[in-house]
Amino acid sequence: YTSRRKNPYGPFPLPIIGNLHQLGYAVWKTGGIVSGFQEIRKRYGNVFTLWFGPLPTVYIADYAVAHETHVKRANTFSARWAIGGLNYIREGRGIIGSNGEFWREHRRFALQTLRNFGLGKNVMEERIMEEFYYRITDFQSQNGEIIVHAGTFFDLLVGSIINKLLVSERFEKDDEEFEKLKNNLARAFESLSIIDAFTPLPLLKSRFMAWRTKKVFAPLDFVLKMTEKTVQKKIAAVKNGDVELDGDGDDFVEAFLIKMAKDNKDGVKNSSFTLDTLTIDIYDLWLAGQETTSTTLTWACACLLNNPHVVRKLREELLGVTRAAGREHVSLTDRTITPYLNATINEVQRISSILNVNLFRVMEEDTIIDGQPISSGTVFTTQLAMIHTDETLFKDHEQFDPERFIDDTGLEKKLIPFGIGKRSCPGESLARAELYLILGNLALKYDLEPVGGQVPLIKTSSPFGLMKRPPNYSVRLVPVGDKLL
Ligand code: HEM
Repeated sequence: YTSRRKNPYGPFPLPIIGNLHQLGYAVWKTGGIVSGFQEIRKRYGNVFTLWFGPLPTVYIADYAVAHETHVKRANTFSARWAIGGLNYIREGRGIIGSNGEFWREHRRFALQTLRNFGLGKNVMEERIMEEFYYRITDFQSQNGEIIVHAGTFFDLLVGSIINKLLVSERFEKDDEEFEKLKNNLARAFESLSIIDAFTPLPLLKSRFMAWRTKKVFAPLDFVLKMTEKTVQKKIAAVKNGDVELDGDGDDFVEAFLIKMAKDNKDGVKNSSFTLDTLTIDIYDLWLAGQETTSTTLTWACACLLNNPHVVRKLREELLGVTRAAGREHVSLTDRTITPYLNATINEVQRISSILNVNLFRVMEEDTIIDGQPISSGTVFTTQLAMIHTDETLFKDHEQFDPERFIDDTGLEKKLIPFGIGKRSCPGESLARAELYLILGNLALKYDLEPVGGQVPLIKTSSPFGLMKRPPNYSVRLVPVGDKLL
């Protein structure tokens, strides 16, 4: 009773199980995690507490409250909560699960390095377009016509873009290691649940939990081993002189090795930039950057297949812009003059809201949220998917309607697929560049046709998972030809 008074209002918890029974019922009744949370919100308001056993967790389901807390009082709301599954492999390293000075240094370094890729001759755009054309040609030459399994196509495309930026390597279609990597990732994402996030690390690592951790974390261990192998290969290439380190470096690993050498030269004591932390940084960037972007693109393609009129409108806008510039492809420099493409990407990110449950943070001091107390040590998160399905902001939220962002230009601010505040996504610039160039150029150059005459519904295959997985489908890309370009 005393603890309940120190945190926002919520359903009455039972000893040992807390609110698991009420949450379980709401999720079962409504058919999904996000709709289950919405059910609880209807009764308890925009900020509510749910007890996971003895642990209170607070959910922010309103944009104005998220802004007031995460932006206006950013320092109070920026610590990551990572005592459970999130730190099973990381153990306080990397960017996603770390805190304090280590987190600040590694996040700043990642942001700076990604920003450098987008400056000057824009390595980011160059590599995205190079991979886009490579992948299209690759699928075309193998099949005669371009029929792609959407998930596989975007996995390979996004995987290769991020790998090129991290270690200057691309994945190939018949690459067995990539196949294994993807299968392991899919297994991990399918079996990872909110309970794993909340089980304390010592318990997760104990033999009592071996039956569970083997299933959930062995695939992630595999991903880590592959990351280690790739990083080692790159280091060997630097050592034997095949790769020369100069300037800011050609990829993330090179930039990191340059930073390590600089810290060493400057006599920095106990620098946090070591070969061990390099591997975990790469693991984090790969894990956070691959599945999220590929999943969003697979959703995007499903939205376009369901709405051919949007493709027509996009093409009209993009033809005008590229013709005026005398170019054959959409470029990042067009972003300010393509309102319809921008609106379409916004709507894709809104309707797909790929995280059913956002990453958790922890309060480091007692404070007030939306007039209610919240105590130090309480775990909380801003539920992005709840904000994106808030009827008061996004009317008819189940409809895919890019025009909503054209009719109301202020709406874009309330769309926060990359999170909000100091822990928001550092890969946002890269992800935005990928979505813009890939979707823009697909819509400009190809008609999208469903294979087998069936258009996939915008329905998730994992309403109870942490991630909202897209439908499984194939698509035919029909070139619109030179007459239009
Ligand atoms: C469409 C694609 C993406 C989406 C929707 C997305 C979304 C998010 C969200 C919601 C968070 C959590 C923010 C919070 O704590 O509130 C996050 C964190 C993070 N993302 Fe992304 N992300 C995407 C792509 C990427 C890419 C391409 C990278 C890297 C290259 C990346 C790296 C990270 C990292 C390292 C974090 C942890 C940040 C921290 O704790 O300080 N993400 N992302």
